[in-house]
Amino acid sequence: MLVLLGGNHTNYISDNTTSTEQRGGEEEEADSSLTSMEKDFDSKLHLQNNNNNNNNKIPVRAKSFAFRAPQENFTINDFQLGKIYGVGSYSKVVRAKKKDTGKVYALKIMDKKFITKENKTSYVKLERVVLDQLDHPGIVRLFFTFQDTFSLYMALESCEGGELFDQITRKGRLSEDEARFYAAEVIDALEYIHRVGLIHRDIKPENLLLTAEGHIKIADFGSIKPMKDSRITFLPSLASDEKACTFVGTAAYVPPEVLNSSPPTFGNDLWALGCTLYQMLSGSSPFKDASEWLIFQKIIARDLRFPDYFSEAARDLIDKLLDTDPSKRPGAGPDGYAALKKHPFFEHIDWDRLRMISPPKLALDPNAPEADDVQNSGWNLSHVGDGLGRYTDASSGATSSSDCYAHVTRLASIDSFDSRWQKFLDPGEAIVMISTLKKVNKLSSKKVQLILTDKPKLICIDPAKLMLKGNIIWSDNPNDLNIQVVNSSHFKLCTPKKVRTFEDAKQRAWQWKKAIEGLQNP
Ligand SMILES: Nc1ncnc2c1ncn2[C@@H]1O[C@H](COP(=O)(O)OP(=O)(O)OP(=O)(O)O)[C@@H](O)[C@H]1O
Repeated sequence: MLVLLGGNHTNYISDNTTSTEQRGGEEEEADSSLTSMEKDFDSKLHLQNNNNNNNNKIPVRAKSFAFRAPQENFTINDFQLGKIYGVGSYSKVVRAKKKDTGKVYALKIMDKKFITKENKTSYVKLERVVLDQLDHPGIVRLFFTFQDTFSLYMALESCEGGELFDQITRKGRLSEDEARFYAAEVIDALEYIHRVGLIHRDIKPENLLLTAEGHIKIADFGSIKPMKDSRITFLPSLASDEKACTFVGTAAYVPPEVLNSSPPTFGNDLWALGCTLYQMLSGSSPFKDASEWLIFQKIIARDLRFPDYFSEAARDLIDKLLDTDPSKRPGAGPDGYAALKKHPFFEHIDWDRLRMISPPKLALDPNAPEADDVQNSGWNLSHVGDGLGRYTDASSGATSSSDCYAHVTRLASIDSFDSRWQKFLDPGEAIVMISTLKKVNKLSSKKVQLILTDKPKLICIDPAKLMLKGNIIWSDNPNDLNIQVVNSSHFKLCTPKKVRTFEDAKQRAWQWKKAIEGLQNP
């Protein structure tokens, strides 16, 4: 997720250098943020008309309200933890089976101290409050929350089919029938989201999850923006939260009007839908380049090219969704979603029976650990929970240089907004490029975080354990450090003693080459 804003980072820097006692205070702040929010909600608002307020399942803004997903007194020991589904910028999501009921959830685990330090409290609260009120088969459901001294937990509907992004990567690209099905399910859920007065603001293949059968569920509601007449109930402090005014999203899917600081509209999500459909059909996003800045230039210039194999209908739909005027995008005009649904690309889609249609066959990951396989998931209980140790200590070893952090914010790719990596840097050292990659060995592959800094330094981190896995000895001499691009998603780092092969699902192999060679020949 991309968040471009000024002040918060400066605040963060001073947080980063606080004493242990002060940090204890922050923990309490995070601790109280959700608890007080829930208490606030419960005390200010009473359960009213909860059974009969939504015939068509659209929440009605009511004076009285209570959380549908309760805050439980569970502990992490009530769950059997399985594989890690993914790591977000401020959370880990793990498959968790409730021991007494056998029910499986995707448990989103957030470190309180980290959330406070990173100013992510508003994201967490927003996601909690919004997910609680949304009720649509195409949206990930929140069942309950709980917390302990160190962590906040959200028990989400488990999407065992993984991300749409992985389907695109594994299949190379999707057929028009496959893309049509997924796009239709996204549109169905997006129509609901817009009808209740929310803009998602981070629609992309990574946030479109799949059930075990292969149906779409939209996830990640930390960036949503409520419109004035939203039917979702917000706490006053949330509705006017400063985050609502910040620039959020992901570089490649950001519409031009957002780059021009126009206020958010539903059209923002329709642009991102157009980019996502393009990516499904071609294997990569329509606006790509070596840096975010260059991507933004392409978006502003609407530098859009279609591969020959796109059908006329697909080309026309994407072209219309990527209209520079957000109000002209189908779905944003006066006849609402009808314009989008009746586009020739969706000619044979039965919109009323979408969820009854058999989804495309999922391409499975041959290296994936078994769902309940804790051993090979990189997970262990010492990562979470009261008295069990911490999985994140963003403060330890973190640089104290405010210049450094500002520098990181400017230079690095989106991931480096995450200060977990700061502890691997020296004071004043800045990240130039960072990606979650697969390090491919002969018989297996392992997820690593590859970080290139301006020192220059190239290191591999285990992103689950937050441990240094390797330091690739830097040399300006290409005979001693050489990067060979195999294709857009694979590259080799060659040193005299070792050749390491990496797979970048986001196809940034050429970007890695450019970044490394740029530092070898400044
Ligand atoms: N309900 C779920 N079921 C299965 N996997 C999930 C679920 N929710 C999230 N995930 C996986 O966990 C990963 C991390 O999710 P999370 O919501 O913490 O962050 P994110 O949306 O990826 O990142 P960010 O917070 O940086 O936007 C996701 O990319 C996704 O692959």
